[in-house]
Amino acid sequence: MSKAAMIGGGVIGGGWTARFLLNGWDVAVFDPDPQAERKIGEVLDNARRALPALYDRALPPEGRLTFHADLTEAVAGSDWVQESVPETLALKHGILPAIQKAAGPEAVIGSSTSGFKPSELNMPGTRAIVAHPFNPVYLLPLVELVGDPATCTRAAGILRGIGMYPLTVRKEIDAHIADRLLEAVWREALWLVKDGIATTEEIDEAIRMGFGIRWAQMGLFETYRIAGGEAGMAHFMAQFGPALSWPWTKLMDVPEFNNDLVELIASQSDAQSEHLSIRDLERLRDDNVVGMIRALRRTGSGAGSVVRAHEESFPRPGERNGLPITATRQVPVSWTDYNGHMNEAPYLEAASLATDRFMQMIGADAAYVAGGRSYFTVENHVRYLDEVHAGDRLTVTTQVLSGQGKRLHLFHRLWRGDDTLAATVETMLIHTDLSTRRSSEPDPAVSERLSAWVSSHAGRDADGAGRFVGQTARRT
Ligand SMILES: NC(=O)C1=CN([C@@H]2O[C@H](COP(=O)(O)OP(=O)(O)OC[C@H]3O[C@@H](n4cnc5c(N)ncnc54)[C@H](O)[C@@H]3O)[C@@H](O)[C@H]2O)C=CC1
Ligand SMILES: C[N+](C)(C)CC(=O)CC(=O)[O-]
Repeated sequence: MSKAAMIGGGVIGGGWTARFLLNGWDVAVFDPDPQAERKIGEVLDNARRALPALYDRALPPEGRLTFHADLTEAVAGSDWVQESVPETLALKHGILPAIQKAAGPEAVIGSSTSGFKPSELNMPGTRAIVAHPFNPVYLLPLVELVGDPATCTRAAGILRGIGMYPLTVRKEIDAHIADRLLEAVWREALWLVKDGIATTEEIDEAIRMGFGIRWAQMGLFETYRIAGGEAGMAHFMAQFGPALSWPWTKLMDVPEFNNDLVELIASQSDAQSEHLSIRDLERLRDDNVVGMIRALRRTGSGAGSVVRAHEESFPRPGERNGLPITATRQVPVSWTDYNGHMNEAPYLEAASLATDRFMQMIGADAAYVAGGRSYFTVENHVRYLDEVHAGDRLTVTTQVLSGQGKRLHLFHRLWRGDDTLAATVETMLIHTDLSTRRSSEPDPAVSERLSAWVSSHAGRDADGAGRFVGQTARRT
């Protein structure tokens, strides 16, 4: 079991804790704040609700979370130590030598710093790299890595293993890459409010109703390429380049950061969002981010491609009661309904994931489909046997009832947790030629694999199979 130590468990340390823990790492936290355990507990509640919803397969079992009053004890035996104390160089200089002393020689020591360079952070003898994440750390994949190349390479491998996207910055600069961009926008926004041009709410609308949506899927340059029309990027540059020297922006000019400015921004922000607590806002943000990343999964764009690649790396589960496990899933809140339990359609979605997996197992995979052959589902019968709730782990097993010729008859069992049969889904599929859209015989290699499953499941009980709607219910 891998272990991570979190030094500082505030907004960012709490997010890192959730990211590692929910990916199966043990996490030890050191934070002198007496409220740290409560705060991290609340962040974890939100993370447990959000992160599994990105995946079509269950994440590994959670690691063990411990809190320590002593930094050395928290760091001991860790493979990764993440410093996330407030953004004050003196504070970081006080902490990093202590981490260095307690950490093993192989441990990656990362700093969450938003702006300091490794050459500023490190004291003689310390070897931290910058590992700068984005809030919420448990959902957003980006981590900017800056520092010793060999350590950054090792760190990148670990981060990919917990579903993140390491971006190694070629050269250390103040504020890395993304915070440079963010700060430019923030500085302009502060000017617009200070000058009475726009309120905080109007600025947020200007972002979220327009370019904010574009940026999640194509970033800046690809978006502008399209904006150049058929003439492309060169035309875009020629058209809008001259504006850069017009007085559109005040980029290098910083509004005086005094109490008046803070009060102006804070009061407008309160008027905009005070009706929701921070945790409510976090949940709203998380639900939206999950929805967007899931949309990006479909096209393999941006953060969606990271989630897909991470999911592909999960080990395949084995068997249950002698049947192959074809799907595992943690039930997301979006699968539940007004009755407070899983709605009817997701039972079928889970079964459909199992069918897709079984197709792969017999060789009717993406390449087979690209070659013009596939199976079409022609009938499903779902029996809802027990309630399932958000956060429950579902495990689906698949039994082949028959599989001769064009017809394939499957029986999925959906298990809640370890031992409750929550549903069965009986599925009939017909092998199809995708060019004629008519039934056809499967390839011999697929038929052969299928026959092996038919033989191995022959004679097994399938209580509930063949049941029709309205038949007197009987528990299996
Ligand atoms: N908040 C944000 O949006 C982002 C912040 N960061 C960076 O992450 C770091 C932490 O920032 P936040 O989490 O926002 O701050 P925060 O104020 O929410 O949390 C800092 C935590 O450090 C703890 N702490 C203070 N002194 C400590 C010590 N000596 N030992 C252990 N813990 C100590 C505090 O009790 C607090 O819980 C900063 O370097 C910041 O630049 C990076 C990305 C985004
Ligand atoms: C405002 N900030 C500089 C702390 C922001 C970051 O560092 C990254 C983020 O999550 O926006």
